[in-house]
Amino acid sequence: MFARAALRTVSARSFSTSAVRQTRVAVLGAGGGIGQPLSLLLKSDPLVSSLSLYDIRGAPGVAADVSHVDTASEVKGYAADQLDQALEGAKVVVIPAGVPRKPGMTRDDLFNTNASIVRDLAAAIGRVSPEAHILIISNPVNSTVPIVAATLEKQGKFDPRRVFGVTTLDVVRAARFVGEVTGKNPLDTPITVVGGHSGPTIVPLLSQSPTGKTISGEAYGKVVHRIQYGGDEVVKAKDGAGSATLSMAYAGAKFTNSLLRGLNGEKGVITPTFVKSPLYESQGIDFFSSNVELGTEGVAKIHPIGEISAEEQKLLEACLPELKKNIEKGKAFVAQS
Ligand SMILES: NC(=O)C1=CN([C@@H]2O[C@H](COP(=O)(O)OP(=O)(O)OC[C@H]3O[C@@H](n4cnc5c(N)ncnc54)[C@H](O)[C@@H]3O)[C@@H](O)[C@H]2O)C=CC1
Ligand SMILES: O=C([O-])CC(=O)C(=O)O
Repeated sequence: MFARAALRTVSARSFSTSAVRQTRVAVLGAGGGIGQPLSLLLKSDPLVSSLSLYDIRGAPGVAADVSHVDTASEVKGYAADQLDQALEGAKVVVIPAGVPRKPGMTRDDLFNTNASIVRDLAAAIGRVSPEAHILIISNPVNSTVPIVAATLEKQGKFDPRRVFGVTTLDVVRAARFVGEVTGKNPLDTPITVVGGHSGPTIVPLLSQSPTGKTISGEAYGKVVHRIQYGGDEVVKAKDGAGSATLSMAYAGAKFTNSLLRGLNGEKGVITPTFVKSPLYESQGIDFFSSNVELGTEGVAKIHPIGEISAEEQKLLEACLPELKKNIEKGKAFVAQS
C-alpha cells in the first residue's frame, strides 16, 4: 500500500505494541462506495487492531468479506440498529456516510441530506465514545466539520484536538498532478494544500515546494484549477454513478494511518487537515485546513500557512469568504436543530 507510511509504521514499533493493539477504528458508512475500499485498506493497516463496520445497509456483509484478509485485526459488522455497539470503545471513528454528488451539483447541494446524517452520528459518538477522534469525509466538509463540532459542543463533549475534516484527497491530487506536469514521482513532490474542501476554498501552495514552484504561467493556472476541481473531473467521468471513491478511500486510509502514528507517539507526523483553528479566527473563520502536527492527543500543533506567493494570496482571498459562509451554515443548522 502506501510504502513510505508502512516503512515509517515499522520504525514506529519502538513504542509499546500494547498501545498499537488497543486501536479500535469504526467506519460509519462502511457499506458505501468509499466505505468498502476504506475498510479494506484499514484492514491492512497494522496499527488497526479492531475494525467496527457500520452502515444503515450492508455492513455485516462487507465485514464478513473484509474479515477474511490475512492480517491480525478483528472485524465486526453492525446493522442499522446497532450504532451504539459499533461505537463502543472506538478510539478513531471515520465517517464517509452520506450521499455523493451527481454531475451539475456542488458539494453544498449535498448539505440538506448530509447535515442531519452527520449531526446524528456525531451525537451518538458524543454519547457512546466521547473520547474518539472523529475523521469526517462526508461532504460538504466545510460545513459538516462545524456541524460535528457544534453537536459535540451542545453535549459538552467537544475537544478541538479530536475533530478532523479529511482534506487528504486534495493533497494526494496536488502531488499527483504536480508530478504529472513536472515528470517527477508524486511521492517526491508533496504539496501543502490549505483552506477548505470545495473549489475555490482549496488553496494549493505550490510556491512552498521546490518542484511546485517551477510551474508558472498557463501551466500554473491549469494545475491549480485541476487541484481545485479534481472532484468534478471524477463526478463527470462517473456520469451519475457518484464521485471519487477509490482515491478517497486511499486518502482516508492514509490520513487515518497518520493519525494513528501520532496517537502512538511517533514524532513529526505533519499533514494538512481541516480543524478548529486560530489562524483566521479574527476574520470570523474558526475552522481552517493547514499543516497540523498529530500527536498522542490528536492535534498537537497547528502550523501557520507560512510564506506564500502573490498568486496564492489571491487564491486565499477568494477562499476565505466562501469558507466563512460554509462554516456559518453548518453552525446555524445545529443551532436550529
Ligand atoms: N472529503 C472528501 O475528500 C470526499 C468526500 N466524499 C463524500 O463522501 C460521502 C460518501 O460518498 P460515497 O461513499 O461515494 O457515497 P455512497 O452513497 O456510495 O455511500 C454512502 C454510504 O453511507 C451510508 N449511510 C447513509 N446514511 C447513513 C447513516 N445515517 N449512518 C451510516 N451510514 C449511512 C449509505 O447507506 C451508503 O452505504 C459523500 O458525501 C461524498 O460527497 C467523497 C469523496 C471525497
Ligand atoms: O467531488 C466530490 O463531490 C467528492 C469530493 O469531495 C472529491 O472528490 O474531492
